Amino acid sequence: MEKLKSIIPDRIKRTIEESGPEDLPSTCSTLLHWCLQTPLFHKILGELAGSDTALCGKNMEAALDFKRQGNSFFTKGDYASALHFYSKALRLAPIDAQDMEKNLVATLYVNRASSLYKMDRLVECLRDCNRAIVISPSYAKAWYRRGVANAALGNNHHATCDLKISGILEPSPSGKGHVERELKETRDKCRNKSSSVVHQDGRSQSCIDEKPKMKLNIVHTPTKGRGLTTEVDIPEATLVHTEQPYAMIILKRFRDTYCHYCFKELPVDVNPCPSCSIPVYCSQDCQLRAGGMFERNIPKSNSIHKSIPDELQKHIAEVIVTDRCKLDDNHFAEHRHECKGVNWPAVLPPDIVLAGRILCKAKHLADSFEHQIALDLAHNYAQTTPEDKLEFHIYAIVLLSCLQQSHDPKIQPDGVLIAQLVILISQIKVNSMAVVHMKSTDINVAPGESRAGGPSSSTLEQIRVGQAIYLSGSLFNHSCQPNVHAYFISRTLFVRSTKFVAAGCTLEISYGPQVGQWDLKDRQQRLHNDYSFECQCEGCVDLNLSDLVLNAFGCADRSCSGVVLEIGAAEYEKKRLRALQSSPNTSPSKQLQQHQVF
Ligand SMILES: C[S@@+](CC[C@H](N)C(=O)[O-])C[C@H]1O[C@@H](n2cnc3c(N)ncnc32)[C@H](O)[C@@H]1O
Repeated sequence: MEKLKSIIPDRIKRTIEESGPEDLPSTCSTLLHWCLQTPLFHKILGELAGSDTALCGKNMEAALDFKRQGNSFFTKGDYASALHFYSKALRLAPIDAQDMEKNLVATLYVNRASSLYKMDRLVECLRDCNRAIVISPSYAKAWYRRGVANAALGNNHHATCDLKISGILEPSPSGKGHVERELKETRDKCRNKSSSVVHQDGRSQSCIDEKPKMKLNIVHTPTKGRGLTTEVDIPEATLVHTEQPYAMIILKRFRDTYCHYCFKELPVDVNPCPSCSIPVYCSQDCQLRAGGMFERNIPKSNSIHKSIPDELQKHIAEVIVTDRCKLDDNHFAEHRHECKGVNWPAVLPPDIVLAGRILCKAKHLADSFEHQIALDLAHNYAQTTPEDKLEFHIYAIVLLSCLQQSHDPKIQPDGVLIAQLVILISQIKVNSMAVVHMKSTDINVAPGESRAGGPSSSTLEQIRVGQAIYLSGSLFNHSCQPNVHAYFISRTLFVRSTKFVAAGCTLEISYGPQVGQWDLKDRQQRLHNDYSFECQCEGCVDLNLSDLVLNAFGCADRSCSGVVLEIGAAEYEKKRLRALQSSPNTSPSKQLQQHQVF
């Protein structure tokens, strides 16, 4: 992309770098025209969206190779390494591939289930058995492994059903004998113990049902544009807002460790996308919600084996059906348009792939691209740096061309559509939220689990896992002295007050920098670089002691409570103080005595 940027003629670069939002249709069509006549652009497009260079697709040979490595570690008793290689193989195995007359993916799930069983990860083992059964309901080994895992968990009734089914489906006499022995053992245990069912999910569901009890109003402020308030007083620690994202994307460095849909840490039994090799999910549920190109048919349980009695057919049907989630008609599967094994979703920066998700969702909801991708969000295109303007133009053209080539030939990149996308990209820069999750670094806690009483705060670390657009959440303005705090549980945004907020006051989160943690100049610089605005919050407009203290040391005269500032900082603060004293709006309580400060 840098190479392409470097050969754009200077006159086109200049008009783009000096453009305002009103010039966009013309600057976009000029750049598009130039791109279409430039061989390097077509070469880049071929690499990003062409099927012959696709590296993100499934790969049977590589999957078989990883499977062999997994088998070799299993035989040696190194079950953790076996699990690792089976997971790698699952990511690459084509969903309908056959290996030794069996479905390769189902075989890999059963092999991984066996490793999990050996590692005493019984709940995960059960989940892998279910995945194998959904793909191949007549797979005797999957029922057998499910049976022994259920027996070990004390789910005796389920174990008996599983093993009976396995015994009927098992073709070899020695295999049948093996299953019979296991079944007898389970029956004996059943006689001695009462049965209890361990839930197969096995992962605690976070309590995210709390709903805010107040309505937020949009108000227009003179210095910050739109903002949010309420008509009631808000006590400290009150939930003021919750919201699901319009679109969301995982950051590249967390692709192998966090679920690409719900952003939770991945369990050991990861679920890969059935149709390409990039996304991995924590569960079947998340994988189905994110969506791939592949649509699975639900197998009919009574088509499996004629001699299976009715009560076992019912058991099979239950196993197959509990594995699927219900999606409502309006649900947008955000990975679907990216799932062709082509390279662009893996290679382009996350905010550009996020723009693609927004674009496709807008089309999904409105069934047309035109005039629909304009979200009602602030953008600062006019204040954007010249380099960013050029970059937004190039990425908008590249993204639309990739979508046209790999997803929908009906998409016609033209000046107007590209201009909308440029604005959307600059809206993402200004409005997207960094999705931060807390990670326990306590080595005794397995991923996705928490210790009784929760890990101590000293072992918690903030991880920026993804980026998301929340349509209402993006109306919260920034303050370096915020009164509300935003946090995330899975995909849901929660906003909670951090102090008492009187009715009518604007609710403001911190976009990052805060008084007391960052010095004034650094805060302003950061906000300017990341969001292209000059901060007008109270913490920046009024003088506050902690800004001074961060850059100061105590006066040598013990009787003086003042502080000494480095000369540059002192001049800067003096200027601010003079501006403040001449401003009629300054609250007297905020004015500091000059002799005290300097
Ligand atoms: C996420 S949006 C917030 C909603 C926005 N005010 C609107 O009208 O849609 C971020 C933009 O709001 C404005 N903004 C937010 N906080 C601000 C602040 N403390 N000082 C100045 N402008 C601010 C800036 O234009 C910034 O780019």
